[in-house]
Amino acid sequence: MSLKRVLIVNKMFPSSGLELLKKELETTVLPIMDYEADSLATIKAKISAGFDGLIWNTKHRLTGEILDLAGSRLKAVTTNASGIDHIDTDELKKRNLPLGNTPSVLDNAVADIAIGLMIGAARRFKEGVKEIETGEWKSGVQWSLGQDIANSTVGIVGLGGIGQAVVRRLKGFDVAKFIYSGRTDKKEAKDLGVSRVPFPQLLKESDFIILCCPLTNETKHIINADSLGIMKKTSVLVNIGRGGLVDQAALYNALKSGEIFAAGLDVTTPEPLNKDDPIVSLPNCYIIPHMGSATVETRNAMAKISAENILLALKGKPMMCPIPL
Ligand SMILES: O=CC(=O)O
Repeated sequence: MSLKRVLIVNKMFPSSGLELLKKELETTVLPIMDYEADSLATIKAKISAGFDGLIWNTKHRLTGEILDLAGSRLKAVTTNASGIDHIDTDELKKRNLPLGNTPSVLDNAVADIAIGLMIGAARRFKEGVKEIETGEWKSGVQWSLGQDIANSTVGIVGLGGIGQAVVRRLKGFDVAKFIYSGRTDKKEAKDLGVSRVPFPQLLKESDFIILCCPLTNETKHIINADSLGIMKKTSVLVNIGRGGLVDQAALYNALKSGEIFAAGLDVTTPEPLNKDDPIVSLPNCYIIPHMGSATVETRNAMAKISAENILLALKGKPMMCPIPL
């Protein structure tokens, strides 16, 4: 009997997951990266060859058109990511296709990056590094004064696994008060010492705002001209969720005019961000290229879950990390 077939979209899929898949399935790794101009066309051309499982390890949107190209042989789909905002879940549901993702195992790595961005933005790393690189170190002047984390109020937007890991890390930083906003009360909040407040209150009171929520219709542009207008002039915004949580043009204006102090971004719109994008030129916007989960251990753990999601679903069992559709 011939083996079932799985298509892995992205040539960098870690071998930890690939080896698991190879034990039971015929694997095809598409040799593409998202930033290559013809990557989407390559996916569309290849997917119609007939696969039982699909590991969608790309930021391209998984649409009804692509699922049609995949045809009725396809029985299981997983992202190799925690976020599912690039998946047209209605189209999967219509076709009765199960979807999995790789949550939780990346919480610590992403939370580390949030802390890095907080410090980097609040303490003006970008300007400092530039001085070194250009040989213009202005020793002794006061240009570099930043904002303290000690005695601050930290507002977490979305107290899920990542938001909780951020709070746990900040416990050693002498933060005065932790608050969070979100759709529901989180049972972990009490033990962590975080109080739930309405979003406008979080905007008004926080010295640091950390966006840790998924991108949905409700959270799109949750940070916009109005919300930036409520924030403190000294506040620092950190985004480790998705670029679409922020109206980037409004953020540019707020940073340029000094309406807020600084921002640290792991995620932007679009990705990759063009080096000529106006926001890149701002000294108070510290941007890194979506590296939240980028550690060896974390990416290996994610790939193993992706592999298990597909292996289980192709045996008719529930995925290790299923998304209810
Ligand atoms: O951004 C990373 C992820 O969603 O896994």
